[in-house]
Amino acid sequence: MTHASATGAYPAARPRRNRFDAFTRRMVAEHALSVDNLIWPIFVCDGTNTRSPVGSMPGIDRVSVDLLDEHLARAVELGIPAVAIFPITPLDIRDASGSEATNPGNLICRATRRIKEIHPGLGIIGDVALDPYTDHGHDGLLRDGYVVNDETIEVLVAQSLNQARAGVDIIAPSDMMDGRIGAIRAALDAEGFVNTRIMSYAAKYASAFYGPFRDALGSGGLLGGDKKTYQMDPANSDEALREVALDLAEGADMVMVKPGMPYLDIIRRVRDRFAVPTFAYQVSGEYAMLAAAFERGWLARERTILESLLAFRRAGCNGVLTYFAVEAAALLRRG
Ligand SMILES: NCC(=O)CCC(=O)O
Ligand SMILES: [Mg+2]
Repeated sequence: MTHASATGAYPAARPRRNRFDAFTRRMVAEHALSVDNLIWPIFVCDGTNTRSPVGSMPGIDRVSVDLLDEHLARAVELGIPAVAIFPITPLDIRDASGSEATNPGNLICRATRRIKEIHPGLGIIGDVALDPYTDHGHDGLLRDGYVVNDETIEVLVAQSLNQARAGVDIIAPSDMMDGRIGAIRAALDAEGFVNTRIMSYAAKYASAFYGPFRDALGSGGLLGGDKKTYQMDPANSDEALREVALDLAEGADMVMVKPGMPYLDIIRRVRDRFAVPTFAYQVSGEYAMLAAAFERGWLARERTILESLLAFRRAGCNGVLTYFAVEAAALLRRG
């Protein structure tokens, strides 16, 4: 095809040339999404042969440990590198100090042992924070209505060791207490878990986008108030860099920004400043927004899922925790 410009009045530099056909677009693409970038958060519940849908997250189920085999089969077959386990602790087991977090027979530990039997090559990320276990829904211990930092860290350390002993590969503290990464690292090393990695939720914001997750865990109704005294203010960006710097200095191997899509600017700043393995969590509210629009036919499901995840790669992420992980992996394989 020829496109003559008789007058020369048109620009010589035409960015559109590199978009002219598919092979050229592939040649000049700066970023790509692969299955290696997808981490799948899963909800594990008590009981046997139990599967229950999360109302505000269409397509997402809570499953009992005995169903993990079939639940994970497709993810493993598609090559998803790791899952992040979140437990649904029955209300009668929750208490003010979140003591179930340190029970060697708790859901995360049982799920981990089961997954290591059936899929030993699948990475396991264990969430460390007390909110799935407390009867008040906060991530730490409450004293006069305030989440106390240093006493909470003692429990988080015990929780981390409990998970490492069960076989969790990557400890992921999501609590936002100051100094917990250093304390957890020291305790893991002292017990010989020198290769147990830490993925720090370093810049976790006090966000409204976690609503459906709290439905999934059953902790939404428990939480009186908010988490603004420990999670970050959405107004802040420089502060995220200070948080990340501290966690890296304390021994974090990987850092996370959360939520994801509304915080791509934070991801880019973290990546530029630190050049360390950086992850983001495309959280439940982001999932719910997209799922609702797909149900209404307002957004095209497949293209939108892949675009939303590619955006994280462009922003500087190594990987994304996403409830779309299995579906996206299948789409990528199909090409
Ligand atoms: N600590 C894990 C979460 O808070 C998950 C949030 C979400 O998916 O909304
Ligand atoms: Mg911090």
